[in-house]
Amino acid sequence: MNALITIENVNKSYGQHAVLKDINLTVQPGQILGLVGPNGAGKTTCLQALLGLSEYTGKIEVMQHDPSKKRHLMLNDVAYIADVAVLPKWLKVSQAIEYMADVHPNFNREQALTFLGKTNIGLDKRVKALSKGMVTQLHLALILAVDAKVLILDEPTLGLDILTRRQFYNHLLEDFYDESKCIIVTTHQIEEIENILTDVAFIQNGEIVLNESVDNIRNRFKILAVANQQMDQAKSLKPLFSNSMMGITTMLFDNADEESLTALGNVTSPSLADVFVGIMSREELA
Ligand SMILES: Nc1ncnc2c1ncn2[C@@H]1O[C@H](COP(=O)(O)OP(=O)(O)OP(=O)(O)O)[C@@H](O)[C@H]1O
Repeated sequence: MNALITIENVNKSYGQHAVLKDINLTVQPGQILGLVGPNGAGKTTCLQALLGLSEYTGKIEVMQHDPSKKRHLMLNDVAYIADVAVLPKWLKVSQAIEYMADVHPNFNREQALTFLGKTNIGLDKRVKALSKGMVTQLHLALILAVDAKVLILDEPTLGLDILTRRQFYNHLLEDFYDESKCIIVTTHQIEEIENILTDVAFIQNGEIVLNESVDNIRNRFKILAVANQQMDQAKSLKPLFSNSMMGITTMLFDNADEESLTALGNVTSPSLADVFVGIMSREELA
């Protein structure tokens, strides 16, 4: 099966500042990859390189096209939402839909109208009369109605309330996604997308520090709640991260022997947010 996205040895610097360091990622049809990292880690820069919007060294292919040279061809099959949704203030919602129908061969007007029908956004409203969250919803309705093989979402739910965020991810799975497509999504609210992701790449200071399927992560990482008297033994198993709160210490382990852990306390599977915090904080323990 051909990957829809291939990123090989991609580097990018702003002056002396290396912001992408030897990035390697592939995304296959059916994958929903969460690109997760702290502020300034390089997520947007990476997505911009993918979209041919920023220069880089190394190799990127999106649907077999080099985005830095064949951007126009690539964009037939790619839809994306930037973290700053900009739509002209004077535009009416109905005009935005007609515009998309005119410029994008794969735009499905009915789908956009159905999505908007679930919101409070009237077709005769101008963008300037919409709230920030409503502008984001309009933007999402327009982009998700494009039948694209590759969908790139940079903080798509920024500024949306929790009900609308849930509605967006449901819409994404029910009306957009199928096994022939792939999605890359960045968000700081990892707990909200944990259940829809198939894969995760954690990025820290421009480097991919973990790239795994969500299933593998669930097998690989464990949380141990450890009693005080077992603490030294637990520490000798080299946890990635340890946290004490109200007399209970929890430790995150990577690839530790489950039997040894079970002998020391209660073992559970961590959430992606737990693994993220553990991996991002591991240098502090070293
Ligand atoms: N045009 C630019 N000129 C110089 N440095 C830049 C530029 N754009 C981004 N950077 C730097 O590149 C690094 C990565 O930025 P980027 O926007 O990719 O991070 P991010 O992971 O998307 O962060 P956030 O979660 O805060 O949106 C940061 O250190 C940022 O300061």
